[in-house]
Amino acid sequence: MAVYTDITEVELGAFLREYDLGELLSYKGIAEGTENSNFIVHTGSGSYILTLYEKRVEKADLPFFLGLMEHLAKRGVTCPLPVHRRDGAVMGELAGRPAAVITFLEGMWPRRPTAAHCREVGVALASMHIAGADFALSRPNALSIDGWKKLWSGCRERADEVEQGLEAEVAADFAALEAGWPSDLPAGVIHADLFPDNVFFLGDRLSGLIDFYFACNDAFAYDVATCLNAWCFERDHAFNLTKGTALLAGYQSVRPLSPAEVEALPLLCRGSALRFMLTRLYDWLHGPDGAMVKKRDPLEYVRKMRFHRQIGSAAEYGIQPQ
Ligand SMILES: Nc1ncnc2c1ncn2[C@@H]1O[C@H](COP(=O)(O)OP(=O)(O)O)[C@@H](O)[C@H]1O
Ligand SMILES: N[C@@H](CCOP(=O)(O)O)C(=O)O
Repeated sequence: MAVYTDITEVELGAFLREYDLGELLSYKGIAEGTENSNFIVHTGSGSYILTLYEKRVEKADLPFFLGLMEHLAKRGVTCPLPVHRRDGAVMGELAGRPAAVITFLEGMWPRRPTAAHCREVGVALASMHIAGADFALSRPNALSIDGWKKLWSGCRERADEVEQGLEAEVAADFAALEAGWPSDLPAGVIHADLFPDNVFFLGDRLSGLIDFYFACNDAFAYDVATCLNAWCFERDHAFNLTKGTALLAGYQSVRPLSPAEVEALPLLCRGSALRFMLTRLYDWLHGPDGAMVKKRDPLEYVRKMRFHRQIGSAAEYGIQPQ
């Protein structure tokens, strides 16, 4: 459960008086999530999500994240809407943290994603890429190669505590990724963390996307790579070609990948696996130790890095000729 910063009823009541949401009826910390502190809040006018932004979220980036949700929602991507305060602002401060209230989205994230879920995610990801095209703000990806290096310098010395030989393995990956990382692929606003727990379904239909707090401008195909990693591996760590095929077909039904994007996919998958391995490794070694937070396993992503190293071409992920 991710609640790093707790709040009192009195603090929350005072915070909500800046909004037109009716009286506070109840609130409770949410038993999911990793990065921020989230609460479900019931008021006289309905249910909302209150987020207190923690260490990885820069206050200066909040207008990008919250503005993006409003922009995407207007273009038909179902996602939460930031609630405006009486003074028009979409964020305030609570318990010393930047904080915002967003609308509650119905649905559940899939605990065991199927190929049908993967196809829907591919469609939604491509639709989001297109809908973000005219978003006025931009934000560089703070977790691309330079950001990975900063994380790595904070955990390199202790990497072998987690897995013998990991230090040398990751150093070799850095060298290969830096040498070949593409810089001229089609790019725009990407979600950058579209894992199953950030996609809601009602029955078999995708009902919305949440958690835009890593969103940034980067290569669209990098976002596809992140989804292949997050959605298409089984619990025994095997890549599921049926799911990969479904996700890529869903994506390409809305936005076909260019030959350069297809060619870059194995390296992008490898880079994205390294990125998530590094945030997990960093948190594994340094916290975050919230009262309620489940640490994620870096070794799951070490295995994915190893898988992608031996991939010859994107055909092995299930890409179909267009
Ligand atoms: N708009 C929303 N509607 C309904 N539930 C939400 C919404 N936003 C977040 N949640 C719930 O809170 C959990 C954590 O949210 P998330 O944004 O993923 O947190 P974090 O950024 O800390 O990882 C989600 O798994 C979901 O259960
Ligand atoms: N998806 C990341 C962790 C970020 O957590 P989220 O709850 O914001 O998706 C990972 O699995 O490492």
